[in-house]
Amino acid sequence: MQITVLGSGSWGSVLADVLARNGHAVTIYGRNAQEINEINTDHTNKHYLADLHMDESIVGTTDLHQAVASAAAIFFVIPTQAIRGVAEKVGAILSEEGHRPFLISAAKGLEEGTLYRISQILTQSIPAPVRGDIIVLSGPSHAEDVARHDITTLTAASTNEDAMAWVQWVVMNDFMRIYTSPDVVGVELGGAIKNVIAIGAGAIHGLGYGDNTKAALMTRGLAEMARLGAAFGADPLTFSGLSGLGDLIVTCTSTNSRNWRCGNRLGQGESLQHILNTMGMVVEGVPTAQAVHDLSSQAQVDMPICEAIYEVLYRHRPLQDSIDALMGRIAKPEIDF
Ligand SMILES: NC(=O)C1=CN([C@@H]2O[C@H](COP(=O)(O)OP(=O)(O)OC[C@H]3O[C@@H](n4cnc5c(N)ncnc54)[C@H](O)[C@@H]3O)[C@@H](O)[C@H]2O)C=CC1
Ligand SMILES: O=C(CO)COP(=O)(O)O
Repeated sequence: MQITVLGSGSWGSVLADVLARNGHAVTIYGRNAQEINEINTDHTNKHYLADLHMDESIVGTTDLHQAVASAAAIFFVIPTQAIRGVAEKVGAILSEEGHRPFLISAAKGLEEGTLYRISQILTQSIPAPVRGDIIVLSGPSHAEDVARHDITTLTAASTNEDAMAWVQWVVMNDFMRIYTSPDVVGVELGGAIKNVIAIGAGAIHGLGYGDNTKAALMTRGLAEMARLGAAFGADPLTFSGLSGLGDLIVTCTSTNSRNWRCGNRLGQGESLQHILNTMGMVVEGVPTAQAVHDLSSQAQVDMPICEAIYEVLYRHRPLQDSIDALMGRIAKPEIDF
């Protein structure tokens, strides 16, 4: 099975490695020639994953046409804000070649401005005759842990059962277990919003708050995710699954999380701009905080924690002031759908 992974960063490199070790012919596409050269010659990608030795059968390329022209499946593993641009080029190449691969989104976020989920971006950018089934792959899966074959579980969501079964077939092995879900909206919203909450989890840690506060933030953050999801037709139970609660746990509690680390540094007093300039990897929760702010305002869904994080990131509101305001809100029942 010829599989292409678009994105040669942390997650793209590890997914490519898993797929290659599962016996598939894998091409990885990246925009950085030096990185691709390192993958082809040394079978490493040290900027992102110091200890990963990638399967030597993986072919790296900076040529998008070469990468997608004969792929039976294309994994999108680039930052959300870059997906539309790449997907439009992929759509043009597939139209030229006239074939229709599976399209898998392994990224997590919402597009700023349009507020679209990634499956929506792919639907809009790739013409119907060459658009294979879209599958969303999401769940608790830090690249660093998958790289050392830590046991990892993910959810594959699609409206097509055969497409989900196909993803199970290509990704599953003795350390990767894939469950399926028909709830594409819920799986995508969970994966996107948990990154915003994880910035908050890092921030309270950086400020010196303890485990009670972290549990409060995660649990009430989960309620916000489910509330927004329900407004867009998602099953609230999806948020108790791997792509919701599962990913929220891993992202809010692991120092591997770039979102958590961004929040932690904010809590310690660094400026957002400096953090983003020096992270060297994507922090998806930052643009997604803006999108969640816009989406929840439009849908009139109350998301006070996400809103507080948005105000810290985009309105320069001091963190402590935001926390005090959250704690000063009117008393409420816990279940408030
Ligand atoms: N790192 C992780 O543990 C996981 C990441 N994800 C998601 O996967 C997506 C990608 O994240 P990472 O690989 O971690 O990011 P990263 O920051 O490690 O790497 C991003 C890669 O995308 C490339 N890129 C950016 N714009 C591009 C463009 N226009 N064309 C081609 N390549 C482009 C960069 O050069 C870089 O190679 C994000 O949405 C993230 O939330 C999902 C699960 C786990
Ligand atoms: O989605 C992830 C783990 O499941 C990665 O989270 P970060 O982008 O915060 O590192």
